[in-house]
Amino acid sequence: MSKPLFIALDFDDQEKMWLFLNQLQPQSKLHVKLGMEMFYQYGPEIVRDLSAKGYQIFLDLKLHDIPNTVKRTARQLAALGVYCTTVHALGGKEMIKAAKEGLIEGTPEGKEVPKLLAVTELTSISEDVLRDEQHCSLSLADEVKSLAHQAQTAGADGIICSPLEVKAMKNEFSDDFMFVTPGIRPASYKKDDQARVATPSQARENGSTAIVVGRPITQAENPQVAYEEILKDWTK
Ligand SMILES: O=C(O)c1cc(=O)[nH]c(=O)n1[C@@H]1O[C@H](COP(=O)(O)O)[C@@H](O)[C@H]1O
Repeated sequence: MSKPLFIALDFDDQEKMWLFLNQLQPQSKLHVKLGMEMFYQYGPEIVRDLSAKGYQIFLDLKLHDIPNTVKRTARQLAALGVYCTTVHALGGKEMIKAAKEGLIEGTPEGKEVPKLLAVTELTSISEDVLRDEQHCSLSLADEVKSLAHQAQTAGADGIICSPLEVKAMKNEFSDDFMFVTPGIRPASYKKDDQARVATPSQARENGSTAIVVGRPITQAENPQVAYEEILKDWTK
């Protein structure tokens, strides 16, 4: 899959989600990210419905629990046939390894195992919060890099981080290790609750494998225009 743009479907009801999707006219297969807000309300059925309509799905449930629980949960998620899914890297190497095992075990024969992405430091976390609330003595860039290495060692296929951290660490990882980056904001768009943001073209220049974009598209006055502009900036 070449450089995807995942649209974060952060809606509070499924009617709104379908209305949004049905008004978009993508030139190729649309990549979407389904998160906790929709999954906790509609469950696996909404994943199956999106899948049946041909959307490429990033199921973002950010698992973070003891290894046994995460492995058993990952087994269930693997049966849904999504392209990728997430755990929190802070859950530790054993937990990430367990998630990977669960995904492999739960994938139906002949189907592709979902990619496992480890969320490093959320893009809403600033350098100050990392220091004052998480009491982490590393800089944000070093903490993200450290978590990325742990995730890779544990068998993750990639990480989630801000585009700002990718450039400095990319050459330490194999070419197929994925750097999936939310915190994407067109230059003129507000940051909202995001702390570490970059434009789509900055993400591309820094080496992101994929970007995740929510509100700048879903809340836009004209989502199709916003989608096209962001896609152009990302892929040009
Ligand atoms: O795992 C994620 O997708 C994620 C990780 C992270 O560090 N930051 C982050 O914003 N996200 C998700 O990416 C999306 C960003 O949405 P917008 O801020 O509206 O573009 C949301 O669905 C978040 O849940």
